[in-house]
Amino acid sequence: MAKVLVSDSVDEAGIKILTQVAQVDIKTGLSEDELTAIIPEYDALMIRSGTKVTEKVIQAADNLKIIGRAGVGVDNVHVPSATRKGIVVVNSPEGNTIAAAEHALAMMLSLSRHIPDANQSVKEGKWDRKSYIGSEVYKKTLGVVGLGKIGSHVAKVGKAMGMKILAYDPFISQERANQLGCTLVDLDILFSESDYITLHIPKTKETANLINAQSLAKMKPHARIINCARGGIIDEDALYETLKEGKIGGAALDVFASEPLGESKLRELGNNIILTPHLGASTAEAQVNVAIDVAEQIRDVLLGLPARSAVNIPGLSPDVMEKLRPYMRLAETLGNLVGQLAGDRVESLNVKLQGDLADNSSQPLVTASLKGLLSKALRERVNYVNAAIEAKERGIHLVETRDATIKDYSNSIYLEAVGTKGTHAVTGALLNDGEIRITSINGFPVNVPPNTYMLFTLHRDVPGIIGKIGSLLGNFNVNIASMQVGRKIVRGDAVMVLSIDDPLPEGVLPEILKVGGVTDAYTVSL
Ligand SMILES: NC(=O)c1ccc[n+]([C@@H]2O[C@H](COP(=O)([O-])OP(=O)(O)OC[C@H]3O[C@@H](n4cnc5c(N)ncnc54)[C@H](O)[C@@H]3O)[C@@H](O)[C@H]2O)c1
Ligand SMILES: O=C(O)CC[C@@H](O)C(=O)O
Repeated sequence: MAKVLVSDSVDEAGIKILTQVAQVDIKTGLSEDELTAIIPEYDALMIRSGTKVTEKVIQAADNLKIIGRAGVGVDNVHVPSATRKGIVVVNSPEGNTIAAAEHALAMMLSLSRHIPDANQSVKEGKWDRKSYIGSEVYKKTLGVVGLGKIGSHVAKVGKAMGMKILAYDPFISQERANQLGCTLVDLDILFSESDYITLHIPKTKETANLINAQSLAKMKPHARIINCARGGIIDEDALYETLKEGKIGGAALDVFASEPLGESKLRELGNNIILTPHLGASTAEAQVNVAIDVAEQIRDVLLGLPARSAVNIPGLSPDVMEKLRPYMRLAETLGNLVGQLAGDRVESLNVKLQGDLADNSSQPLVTASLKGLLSKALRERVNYVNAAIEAKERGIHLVETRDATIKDYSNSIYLEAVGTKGTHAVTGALLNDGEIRITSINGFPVNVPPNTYMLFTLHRDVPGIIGKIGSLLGNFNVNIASMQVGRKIVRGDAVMVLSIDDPLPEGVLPEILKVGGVTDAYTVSL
């Protein structure tokens, strides 16, 4: 039975799903060394933001197939190492959207009405109403940095509260901003014109310290900034100085450059800062949503099915997946075949998607072809996650072409590879019943199903040659299951495709090559 390690606290609803298919161990609070020591035992790892899945952990994870992040941000997972190792990384892109958006809005209202401090003062026995005069958000300007799922919800609610919404997101269309009633502006304008600024962008190389002393200096003196996205997007030292000098109205932070927040000058600030311990996703509803979402994906991957929200392989809608699944098998089989024909050190692969496959949704077929091509060298180490990266690292030049006009079969795939045995090309298609057919070899038309053991010869189309090869195989006790010859012109060059019941015994291939008229011979196992 597969084994799943759950190393952060996740909702029971997720655990229940995992136990349908696996032994589930819950071990939280592990150090990097402790996690590294036990990870080789596990097929899947389920985490929240607490566990750091470092390169070292991934290096040791010899059986791991999937890392499931019960939440959005995967910045606590070393995704490039996971990809290289063929480990799928999945998240729950929407399960906590509302929770995080509502936390940002709660922070905004808490700042505007001094709720944390007023609460504290009442609990201390005071009845001080003068110190906590607030300000309304109605008719104020809210600047939303990142108009994705969370930012959009914040914008909608802000709009409903009567706020004017400015947004900065270089990857969002004007049309989407219009739909949300937001004005798209550049970051400088957003900072200088907003009364409240809220961040909803991922932490990346580009966004690290995006908000720094210069941006903070552009804010209005009473303006407030909220970060419920990721620590490290705001330069904490610059924020501390800005708040200490009273240059802006306040800040509310749910996330920090280093978590858990250790000793920090931010804790020393007064009532112009609100700090929460990364609670954005901490609602009962969100925790159930993300746990179910990620557990279902782990279950599916352990059962050999695709994951719907993989961050390191292209996400496919169920409809597209349904259409492509049989063709993935075809592409992989053809990749494997052309790889074996082309020999070692394949230097290029040309993938041509033909007929109805010639649209962009068929991109995963290119990955499947590469996976098939590399399977001889890498065996089970290559998968849909790392095939492209492995091919690139091996210097395989990939050419993708699409031709909707080729309709010999309504959908077909043509692969051409160049390796130590020269240039070879194969085409394949699916029959109506979903059966794979190899429909050409090196341009010679054939119509054969793939077989575990196959023999291909290139020869002159002259009388007697097929008989000679047949009796030679008989002498070596090789049983022929089927045989087909493909030729373009009578008595020209031809290809013979034989399906055989067992692997070709050693020494047969050189004998076949000695038969007069045979120019080349290949044995392949699919
Ligand atoms: N505090 C929490 O507990 C909590 C909970 C959930 C999500 N989050 C964090 O919130 C953030 C947003 O999540 P989401 O689900 O809305 O993600 P999303 O992918 O839907 O949206 C992110 C948006 O940021 C934009 N963006 C990317 N780079 C940008 C840049 N350099 N400048 C401006 N915009 C940029 C993208 O175009 C996208 O529209 C993530 O960092 C996520 O990890 C935090
Ligand atoms: O796991 C959590 O509680 C935080 C999740 C949140 O930061 C996210 O990116 O989804």
